[in-house]
Amino acid sequence: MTAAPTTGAAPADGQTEPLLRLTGVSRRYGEREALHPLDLEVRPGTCTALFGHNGSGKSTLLRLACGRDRPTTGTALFDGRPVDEDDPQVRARVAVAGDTAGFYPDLTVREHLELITVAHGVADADMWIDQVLADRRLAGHADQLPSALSSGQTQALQLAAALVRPRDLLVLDEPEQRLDPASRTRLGELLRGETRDGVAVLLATHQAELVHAVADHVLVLEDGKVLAEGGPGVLEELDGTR
Ligand SMILES: Nc1ncnc2c1ncn2[C@@H]1O[C@H](COP(=O)(O)OP(=O)(O)OP(=O)(O)O)[C@@H](O)[C@H]1O
Repeated sequence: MTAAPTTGAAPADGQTEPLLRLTGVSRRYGEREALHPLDLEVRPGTCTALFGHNGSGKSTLLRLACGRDRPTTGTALFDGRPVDEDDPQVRARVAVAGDTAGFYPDLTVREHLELITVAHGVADADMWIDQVLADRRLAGHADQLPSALSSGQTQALQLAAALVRPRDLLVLDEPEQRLDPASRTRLGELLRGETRDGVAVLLATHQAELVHAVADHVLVLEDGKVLAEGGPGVLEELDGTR
């Protein structure tokens, strides 16, 4: 179950205009071309996966997609406007999970989620918080500080923080990391629920199984370039050629 509704700003119809449109975006760090120019579109109700080895450019692309970083060339648009994480529209409609942002050391798990629901004006917040805590197997840890969580529970809290608020675009960086097999299965179910509810999902992952479970479209990156793209089957096609 999705723990909070979409903002209602984007229609839940896969045939609609892309919510996220990256055109010719690249990112250079000094002399290093971390990402060569590429195009990417993500529509409401669909999931796009970025797949590739360590250092292939997945996180770089995610940072451009959620407006946390600016492209060296090209344009990154969210609902037709340059994507910037400080834009109130982007703050309200783009949820990012699995980033490096830390938690407040003196706020409990529940207090973190309460803070987010207040910031986003979520109605019936207590109900949604209880729901997301139960879904992410965190109910027994609601009154603990982040320092008392295991790495898998910390990952679950990052996801919970993105799911307890409204969202039209959900961006996830390797959400399968540190999850046990049962939690990974639930993650797949959760992401399918997100797209059914009309959320546009963009994720980076190392797990082919997750790609097959949730992705409509895959971008395989290698050394900052698009090696292949298409449906999930592109992973096996690539395996056959390597
Ligand atoms: N802030 C930065 N300054 C300099 N180089 C960077 C910076 N961020 C990333 N890079 C470089 O850009 C390349 C792509 O990194 P990126 O983090 O996007 O890869 P990734 O595919 O997400 O890797 P991983 O699977 O290990 O998370 C790497 O070579 C990395 O060293």
